[in-house]
Amino acid sequence: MAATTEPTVDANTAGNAEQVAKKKKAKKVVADNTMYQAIEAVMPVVLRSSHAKGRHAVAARDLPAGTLVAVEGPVGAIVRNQSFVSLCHCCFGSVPMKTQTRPKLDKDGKEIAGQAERITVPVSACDKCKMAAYCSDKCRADHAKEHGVQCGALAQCNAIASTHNVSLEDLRAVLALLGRRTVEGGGSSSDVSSGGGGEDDAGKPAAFTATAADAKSVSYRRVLDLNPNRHYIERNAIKNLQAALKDLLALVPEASRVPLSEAVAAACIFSTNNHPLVVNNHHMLGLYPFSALYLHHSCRPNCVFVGEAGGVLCVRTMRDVPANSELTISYVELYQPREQRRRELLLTRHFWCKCRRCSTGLSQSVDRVMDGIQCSECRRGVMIFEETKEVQDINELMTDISALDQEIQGKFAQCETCPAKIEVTSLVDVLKAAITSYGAAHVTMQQGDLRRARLQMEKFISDYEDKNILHPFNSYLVNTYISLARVCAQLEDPDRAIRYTSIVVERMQGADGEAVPENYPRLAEYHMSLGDMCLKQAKKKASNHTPAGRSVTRRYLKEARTSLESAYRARKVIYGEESTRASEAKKLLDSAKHEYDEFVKATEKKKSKKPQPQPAAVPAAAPASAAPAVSAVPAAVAPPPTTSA
Ligand SMILES: C[S@@+](CC[C@H](N)C(=O)[O-])C[C@H]1O[C@@H](n2cnc3c(N)ncnc32)[C@H](O)[C@@H]1O
Repeated sequence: MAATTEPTVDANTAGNAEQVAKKKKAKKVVADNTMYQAIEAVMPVVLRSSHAKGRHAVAARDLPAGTLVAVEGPVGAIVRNQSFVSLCHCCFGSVPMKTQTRPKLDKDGKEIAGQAERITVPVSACDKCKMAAYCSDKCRADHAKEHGVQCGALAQCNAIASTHNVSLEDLRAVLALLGRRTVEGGGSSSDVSSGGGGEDDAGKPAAFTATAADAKSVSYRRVLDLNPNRHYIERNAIKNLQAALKDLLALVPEASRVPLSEAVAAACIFSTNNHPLVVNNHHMLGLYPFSALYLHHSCRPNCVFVGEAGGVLCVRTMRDVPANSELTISYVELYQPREQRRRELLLTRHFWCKCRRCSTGLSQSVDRVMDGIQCSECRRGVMIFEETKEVQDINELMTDISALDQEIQGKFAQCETCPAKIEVTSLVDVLKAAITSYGAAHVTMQQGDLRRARLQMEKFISDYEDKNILHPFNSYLVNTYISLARVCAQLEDPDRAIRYTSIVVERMQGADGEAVPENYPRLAEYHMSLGDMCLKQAKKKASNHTPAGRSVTRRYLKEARTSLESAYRARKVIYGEESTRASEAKKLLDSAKHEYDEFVKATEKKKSKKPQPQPAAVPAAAPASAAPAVSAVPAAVAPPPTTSA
């Protein structure tokens, strides 16, 4: 179904009798909302269900940006691989570490007599598997029953995942769901396959949690309501999953096992519907049934979700949302070309995106510039190739990539501003060459050769941006600036890091907010780091009392203030006014304001002591050698494209 931000029309308000009759008939088969109706009492949302969209949620009234529309605990959640020992497997809080002395081991894992080593370990962990980490012994005890289901299998997950070529996290997710089902008193598998984990809450509406405290009250039975989108999962992947889960179930206590088909369904449901959260800078994945069922994906979303303590999912509006508009979130990074977003959604979420942004003709959408190649004749417009074919069968996509190449043979792309045409295959060749050199620079960066990576990236920009080959908003260029900023910061060249970050911010904000929303989390982070870097540089440069030095300091302070104002505004909307992230931004902003006021005062004091200088004696801008202009954009940058809403 398509997800749009249009107001939803209620079935009963429609026109003639025939239509009403049709809709009444249709009502028999659309899913009802009774299970989740409780949310309407605590959140400003109305639940709807229609043929076109299935279950979805709309704004109950006009909602200003930053309004909380859902707070939900996970029915099953896992700590992600990279945070495995940093996040508590019970409460998803941070795990304090302690140091311990243990006998030193040789390369075969045998103790070396008389030798010891000091290691850092979580304050509490399962005594048996030694894998599950906890923030306290209390959490370990609270999790004992749930973990008991997983304990024997957890250590084998890695081996099973690599033997059968499946995702380790998918296996751990199934274990977590089985743990939850067992704790809830999950009965025999026939109870489960008829719709739920335990008999105690059969038919009871899903508890909707309005606070983090009772977030854990969502039942396992809600998991099986979710769409596995199995038809979009490659056949081989399903076969591998079946083999892996068969091995895994054999390691689970018998009373907690479910039939293989249910375990496969649970794995598909988890990978299709999970929400990745970052809690205290650590990563987890959770299954949040209400949000997974009611909040569709849109590449121009009006809501954003974030993780809070306890693995609680909070969804807030990220812009003003009129009453009756559908509430949507994004499951993918938005500053990507349309095809890339769609393929990512297909591979990870198992659906072909039909949101309004993806369904709008390319020439009318900001997406035309996301992987835009400039016209080689007029150098003003990008080349447009409108055709995008919906991928109907993921199996075909995986087995016959060459079919895509064949489809573009003999087809032409047209310049958006002049009559020039070019064969799509030539366009693809340009893009492939760009991707190759982009990839090479990034491999160098990953290998840690930062100086060479910087040279390669700067060459990429001079080859593809300065020569007007790629559109300035092309995501490969913007991603290169992002990496360049990071590399320059690591090479302790803050002036350049600032310059590149300000280009990133400028490009992401370009296109009138059509590429990413104003209060987009990643954009907020670039604003924050730009503000932080500018403030630090301004403080460093403050000792330079030459006119040029003062001009640079002033400019950095101004940029710090503007960037931090944006970061603060966005963080309040995304994380809530009272959040630590919002107060962090506010603190830095106050400090930038203070520095700026002090700077202005000191400058004025100086001026009043001296006779007024002739205006011509003060250079208008710092020479490039002293420091780059903070918001300077390379000369070759074309004017931002005009966008259609
Ligand atoms: C939010 S649930 C929808 C549940 C559905 N409303 C129901 O009543 O069963 C998420 C699923 O909706 C579909 N979906 C969400 N956003 C979509 C989009 N932008 N384009 C196409 N399908 C989408 C996908 O199948 C996805 O797995």
